[in-house]
Amino acid sequence: MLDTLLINIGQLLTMNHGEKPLKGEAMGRLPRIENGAVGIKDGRFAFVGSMEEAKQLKAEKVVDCMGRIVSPGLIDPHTHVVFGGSREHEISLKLQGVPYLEILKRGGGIYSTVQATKQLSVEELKRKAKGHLDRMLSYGVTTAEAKSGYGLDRKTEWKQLQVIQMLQQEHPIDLVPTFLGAHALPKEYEGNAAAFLQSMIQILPELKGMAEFVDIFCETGVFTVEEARAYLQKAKQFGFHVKMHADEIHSIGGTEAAVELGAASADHLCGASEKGIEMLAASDTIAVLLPGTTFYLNKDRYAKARSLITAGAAVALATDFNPGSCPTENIQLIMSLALLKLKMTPEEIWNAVTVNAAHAIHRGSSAGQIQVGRFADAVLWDAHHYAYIPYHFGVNHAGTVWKHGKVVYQRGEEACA
Ligand SMILES: O=C(O)CC1=NCN=C1
Ligand SMILES: [Zn+2]
Repeated sequence: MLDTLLINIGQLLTMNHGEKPLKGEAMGRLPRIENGAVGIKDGRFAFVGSMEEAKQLKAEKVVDCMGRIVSPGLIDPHTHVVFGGSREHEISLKLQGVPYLEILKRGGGIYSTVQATKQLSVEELKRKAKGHLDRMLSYGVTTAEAKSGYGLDRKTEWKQLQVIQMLQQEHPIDLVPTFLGAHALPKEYEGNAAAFLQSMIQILPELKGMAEFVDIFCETGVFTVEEARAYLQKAKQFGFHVKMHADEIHSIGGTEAAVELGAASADHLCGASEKGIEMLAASDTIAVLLPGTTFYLNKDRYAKARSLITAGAAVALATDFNPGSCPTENIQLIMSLALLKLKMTPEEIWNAVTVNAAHAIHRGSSAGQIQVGRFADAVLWDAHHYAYIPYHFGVNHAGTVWKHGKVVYQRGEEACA
């Protein structure tokens, strides 16, 4: 007897591609079962197949999906979800055309969030982050990366990672922690990036078990490629996997360095060079694209998704949710921006927010696919075709979200009988 049986699924997006990230043209394939059914038992998928094959199955609870689509729970592999305060007070500067990096240089931006984060207790930070995670869950996200980076000192970076660890226990979304202490150079270290990065390296040993990845903001006016390379080399020596905010605003060769370091992912890539794109295509580093940030920073130069996919790279999508350069938890909006601005196809987009997004945070073998034996993380959508989600933008299409087989979000009345 199953616990739950989902029937009459118009399109069951299993994403059953095997155990590797999808590269190049493989991203254009979307394994699915028309008129499918999914059985859940003890928190895991116990049956995945057609209605014909499911005829004899019995369950405590049957959900008639009435021809709608079911997908794996979505993965958001790049978020700055733990932070204090907000930055709407900077909107007037944005409207005057003051660039993001200039606001940072003037002591705003990341620095203003650092101040706000330092003022919150662990409990206050946790409560605030929980609200953001609840919203991500409502959009269909069941696994997400969560970065620190709003402390730039041992005490506050630790506090953020502690909040992430507590939320991993208390919130349905599975969180993957990243240490981003190298997010910006504190004013007290002005002109001495090496000393600051050394101070971050010194705390790495005590962060084992608190963070899986180490990340750095490699950008003009923040940390150079050489500083980033040396810093992440050290992080690898301490046993961390690495990621990089690379070529987000300026093309300074961060992409190449990330690939040379064997980074799990290189993120942003708006300014990735042709060489960087080729290196990504020939590597295991996932290209994580964040079109919401390009949109919100009012930039014209989006990451070259078509060149990346044509070259054979593995592309993932993420919100980059943060209070400054992308204040939205809405992964479905990112799917629409990927369609409209990155020119990705619906099939590529769905693979980029499931299978490849999972691999970008080393969860490819446990998240992003509907497969017998895996945890039952799934979304029932108020749509009958998978292209409808990126096509109909700006609204929430998630009807019901399951995490480990339990309903963790339901919009209004039951989306289906
Ligand atoms: O501005 C922020 O708070 C987040 C960010 N880090 C690097 N780019 C954006
Ligand atoms: Zn970011």
